[in-house]
Amino acid sequence: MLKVKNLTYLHNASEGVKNINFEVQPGEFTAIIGESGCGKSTLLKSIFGLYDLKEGQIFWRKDEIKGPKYNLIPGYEHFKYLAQEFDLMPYISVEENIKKHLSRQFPEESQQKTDELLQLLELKDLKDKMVKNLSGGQKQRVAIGRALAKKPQLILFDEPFSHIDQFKKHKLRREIFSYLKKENISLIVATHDMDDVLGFADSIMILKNGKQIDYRKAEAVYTKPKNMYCASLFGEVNQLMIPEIKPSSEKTIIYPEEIKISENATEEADVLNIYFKGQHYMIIAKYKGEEIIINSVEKPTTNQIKFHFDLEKINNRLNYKSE
Ligand SMILES: Nc1ncnc2c1ncn2[C@@H]1O[C@H](COP(=O)(O)OP(=O)(O)OP(=O)(O)O)[C@@H](O)[C@H]1O
Repeated sequence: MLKVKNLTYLHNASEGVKNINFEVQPGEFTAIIGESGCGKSTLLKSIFGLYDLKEGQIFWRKDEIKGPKYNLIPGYEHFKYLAQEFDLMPYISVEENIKKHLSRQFPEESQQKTDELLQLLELKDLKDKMVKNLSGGQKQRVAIGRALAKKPQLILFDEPFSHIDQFKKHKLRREIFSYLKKENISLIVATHDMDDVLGFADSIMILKNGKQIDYRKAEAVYTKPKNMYCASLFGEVNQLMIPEIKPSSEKTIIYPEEIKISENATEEADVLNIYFKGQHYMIIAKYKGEEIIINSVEKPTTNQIKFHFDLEKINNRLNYKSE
């Protein structure tokens, strides 16, 4: 189990990560999200042992993970860190890049593991190609293969699918994440892509300016976001005064799918823009002087729409209790 206690690492007077606390169980998947520059990569690198902490401690089981001051080769042996800039061996083949990290003493097992990873990452047809001649997305898949070759106990992924096209990404992501679960490998992933998070992450940590803003079970973080910053990380969101929900002047966070267009509704808004999003239309409308965002399966046919807030859905969400 990983235990991060009060971790603080600063690159300079203010930039870095401050007072981070969390735990990751074997096989658990934690996502670290937040705006660009909030400290996600710094946190991953600190956990891997690439930095000497200013304060705090990191433990994997009974081992304390220390920085470069204490280690000849920085990086903890049971972890794998997949950086944004994956460093592969450019002049050897895809297959050799993966196999290089496996034991030469057991060539049969090494070959079997390499074949398994080439299959998982859809790299079989590229196995003999020199890495320098691969595309960015192909290199990223080789880097994932290399990280998984010698089974780590914890893997730290920094934007693992950022170079991989949409066409391959969805299936690949499902397969890699189920492979990690099956092998009971813990995962911490830093990402901007909510498809890496929702549906896969057990827990989510939200960072802002290097500080831990939220850390709860994934469903709780989405269902009861702490503030607009947290909610906005999952997509477009509204913040509106709805007296039926909160009688005070306090605003409520409303997801666009919690507003329903209907002929018989009493609320009215003027349509400003409609965006076709495939499964639904995203409608930007003016309501009581403010812009609101509504997701609707039906495309509005008039410039003025009638709608209601789905109070039952919103109340259910706000009354959500995590286990
Ligand atoms: N080696 C460094 N020296 C000085 N400042 C740094 C260094 N690395 C990162 N920083 C700064 O620390 C802050 C956090 O950077 P970090 O790379 O951890 O953010 P991030 O959340 O991973 O960003 P992104 O999502 O854009 O990858 C940023 O303000 C960045 O400019």
